[in-house]
Amino acid sequence: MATDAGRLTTELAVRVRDLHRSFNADGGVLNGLDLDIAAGEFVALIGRSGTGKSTLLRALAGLDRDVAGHGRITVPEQVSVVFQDSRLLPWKRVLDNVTFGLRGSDSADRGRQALEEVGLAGRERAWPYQLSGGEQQRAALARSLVREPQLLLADEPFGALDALTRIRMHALLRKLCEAHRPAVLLVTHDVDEAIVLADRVILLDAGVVAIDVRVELARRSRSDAEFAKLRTLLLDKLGVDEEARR
Ligand SMILES: Nc1ncnc2c1ncn2[C@@H]1O[C@H](COP(=O)(O)OP(=O)(O)OP(=O)(O)O)[C@@H](O)[C@H]1O
Repeated sequence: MATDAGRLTTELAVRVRDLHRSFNADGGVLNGLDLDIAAGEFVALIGRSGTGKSTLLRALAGLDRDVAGHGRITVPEQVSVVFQDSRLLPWKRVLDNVTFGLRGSDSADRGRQALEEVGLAGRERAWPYQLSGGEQQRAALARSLVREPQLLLADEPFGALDALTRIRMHALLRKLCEAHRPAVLLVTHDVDEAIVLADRVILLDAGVVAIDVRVELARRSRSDAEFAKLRTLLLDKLGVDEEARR
């Protein structure tokens, strides 16, 4: 974090202090977690299954009412969430899904523009079932970004997509983030996806941040030596053995 004579110069989008969360008496899922995300910063969150990634995301999204009193969480006013499934309303057309709950006489125009940005121009009147999985996630991104969130929370948004569609979605998400500059917290199981997309990768273990690395790669290419180094560091910590790394 940039500091100037001890003064915080970077505006924060997320500030979490000493966050605890448990679901039973066996022990905590989150155990005193601290996390800062700067405005406009793209953070990928990885960790073994069951380490509390979704629990943290739900807490930040305000979806976990019981987390109150278990730590301090500060998030911006405008927060959008995307999940692995698009959660489009099946009885509403694509444009109406994107503008659902928006106020203002220009909401349809804003919705159309968002659909154009995600490559769905011309599909405004389609029903969700008429879209492919990738297109549904594009619509979900449009629905999130039309609200101009200061924070975008994404829980495995590309987890159900095929490899080629994922690569296209990576390019799209980076483009959208460069245009709109929300802070992003992206939960992913895919270490390569984390390195390709994020400014910073955080690895959660035992309910706290175990690794917090900045991604400083000029080219985000898998053939880059720095890419390989970072990948090895993260896979080692995740306990993925050599054989499984191809
Ligand atoms: N509402 C709940 N009630 C009871 N236990 C829960 C609840 N939500 C999460 N848990 C438990 O908390 C732990 C962490 O779950 P969480 O979904 O946050 O993990 P995760 O890191 O996102 O896992 P995955 O990578 O598999 O999605 C798990 O053991 C899970 O069973």
